[in-house]
Amino acid sequence: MSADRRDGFRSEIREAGDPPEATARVVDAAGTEDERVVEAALRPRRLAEFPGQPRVRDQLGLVLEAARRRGTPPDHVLLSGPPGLGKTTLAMIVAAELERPIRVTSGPAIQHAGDLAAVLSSLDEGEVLFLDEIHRMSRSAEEMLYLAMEDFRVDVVVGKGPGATAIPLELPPFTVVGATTRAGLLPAPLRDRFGFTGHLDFYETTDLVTILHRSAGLLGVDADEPGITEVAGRSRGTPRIANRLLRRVRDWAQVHGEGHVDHHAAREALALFDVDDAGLDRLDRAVLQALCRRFGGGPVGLSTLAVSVGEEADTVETVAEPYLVREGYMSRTPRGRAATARAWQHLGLTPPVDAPQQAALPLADDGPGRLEG
Ligand SMILES: Nc1ncnc2c1ncn2[C@@H]1O[C@H](COP(=O)(O)OP(=O)(O)OP(=O)(O)O)[C@@H](O)[C@H]1O
Repeated sequence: MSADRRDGFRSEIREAGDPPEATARVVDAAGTEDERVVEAALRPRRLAEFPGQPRVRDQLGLVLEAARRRGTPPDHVLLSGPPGLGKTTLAMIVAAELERPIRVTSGPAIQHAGDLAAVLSSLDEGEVLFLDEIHRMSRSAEEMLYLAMEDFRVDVVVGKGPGATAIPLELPPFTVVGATTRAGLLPAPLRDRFGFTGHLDFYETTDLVTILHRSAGLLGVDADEPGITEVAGRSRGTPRIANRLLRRVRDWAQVHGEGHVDHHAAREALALFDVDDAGLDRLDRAVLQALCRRFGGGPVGLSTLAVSVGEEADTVETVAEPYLVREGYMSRTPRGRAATARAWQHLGLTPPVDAPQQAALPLADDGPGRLEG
């Protein structure tokens, strides 16, 4: 994620000359460095403790149990889906269920085939290799990985130019768990090496309630059902956001009360952090406001829309748009972005009688695509 997305947004519709505003976004589904420790403490350790994603959980449970009974490593596992839904957590669970160690690395850390060869050649039998952001590995490393996944072998190239020789190196059987937010970006030969693919979807509010009760217990937060439910309903179907909002509500409750997270504390704290009833923040609302108020509901080009909210087109497209489209506030049409009836309703505005009805196009893959500039 770019520093721009992680560090700050100027997320209100502003008039020219207004000073830029830099605040971290509390509903950003991407994790931050600071959150790593608390996130690690909140991860469920075993499949039976993992709420939500029933299909993936049951399928993965079957694959792991069968491998355990056979006494062989399971097929390689690919986990795809938006950030913050539990891919890393599930990778850790795979290793825990197999009672094997896990080695953690990521696509951006493996820029050369040699980096991957070093990791692969040090794996023990049955070890789990977690490759986060696997779609960001270099092409040469990807090619080495195909071979390693299929034949448990790597060819280590020694020397350069015409004198270079490939020395085959046998590897003990191991299991790759790959995670990606953009499964569509993986080349087919790599995708095909995964015997099991699980796609994680946004969580139901009831599952987030379960997750939040568990997190509150682990964090020692005294929270009641209405408080938890309020937080869950504004968490955009994402456990990472739910856990973060819970921590902010806890902060509010500690400063303004006895530390009890109830409905009132949740509403006050989330209002302070600009998260509305639907989980939309200022950037989301600014985009909808611009679409409805300035462009009569659209369609309008992405760049024009972005300029009107004082943001980069990329920020609008990758940060605000996926959730707004998924939740039916906005549609992507061949002629640009358009507000839906739900957007007008959410803003408490009446659409013009001649507002064009735009058919929504699905997002390509599980991430944003670009239809126009
Ligand atoms: N099903 C779940 N139950 C409880 N907590 C969960 C669940 N899924 C995710 N979480 C929590 O949400 C946080 C983020 O999860 P995780 O790091 O596994 O997401 P991710 O999909 O790997 O994200 P990214 O794509 O950014 O790497 C962690 O604190 C984790 O404990």
